[in-house]
Amino acid sequence: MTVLESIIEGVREDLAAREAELPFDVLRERAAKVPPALDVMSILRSPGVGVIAEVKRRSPSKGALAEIPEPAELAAQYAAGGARAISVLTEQRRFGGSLADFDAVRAAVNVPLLRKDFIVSPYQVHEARLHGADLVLLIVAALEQNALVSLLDRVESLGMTALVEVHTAEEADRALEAGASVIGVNARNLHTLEVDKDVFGRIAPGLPFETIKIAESGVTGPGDLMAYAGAGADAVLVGESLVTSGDPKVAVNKLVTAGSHPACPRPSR
Ligand SMILES: O=C(O)c1ccccc1NCC(=O)[C@H](O)[C@H](O)COP(=O)(O)O
Repeated sequence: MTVLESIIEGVREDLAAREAELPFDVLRERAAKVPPALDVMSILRSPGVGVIAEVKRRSPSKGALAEIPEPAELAAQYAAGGARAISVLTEQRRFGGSLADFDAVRAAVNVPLLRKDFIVSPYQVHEARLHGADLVLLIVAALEQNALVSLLDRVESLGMTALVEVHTAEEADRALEAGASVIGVNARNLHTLEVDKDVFGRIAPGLPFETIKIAESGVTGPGDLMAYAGAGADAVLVGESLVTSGDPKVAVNKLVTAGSHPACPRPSR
């Protein structure tokens, strides 16, 4: 079993427990009453290369990264540093995240929020909306094509935006066939955990011009952001280097400053 398969096995078990507590029809009714999601596409298209800052306690590849006793405070620092959006890991077993973290962050900031999890069921999409998500991650490697298409439709029908994650050219083709408007190219192979920062540069140039392109993983500073920008990134998604920086506001702001510098390459739309 690969790392991804083992994560998903745990996700399905936890999901079954939540469904037993809160039936799907009740969840859907409640989610329908939540204020609408933000217009993430416009926000991601704004000038400069954006930074999506992640609330990440630990990971299968690195183990414990940061305690993060107050995710709301971390998110407020990210927003003050100029993060264009915030990603909150809600998977508990391997990443130490939770929907409680998501709620705390939602209450603290007004920037778009990404529910970063291993989404395999419509239940999790409505759950994301109930908790105020604007963006939902869909990982192509974790989904059959029919499931990808139907989850993407579900995300959009609830007024949210899907960030569709790929790691290979074949997965990118599947994402486009499914109708993805925002594609994240993850430098991390979720089966082996190997990080290859050149993957973005191999895949992004083949994506349509109008597709929003996000470079995920491995950003350690402005140099990485500039390299991803040169290969066509509209935004970078950063976790580890921010949560371990000691000053997340300053760390985000250094990236944001690099991403808005006139010398930073960016596709004009
Ligand atoms: O981070 C991991 O080890 C990991 C392992 C298995 C599946 C997903 C994993 N990470 C999710 C992410 O994609 C990253 O949290 C995100 O791109 C930020 O990456 P980084 O800046 O390298 O922390």
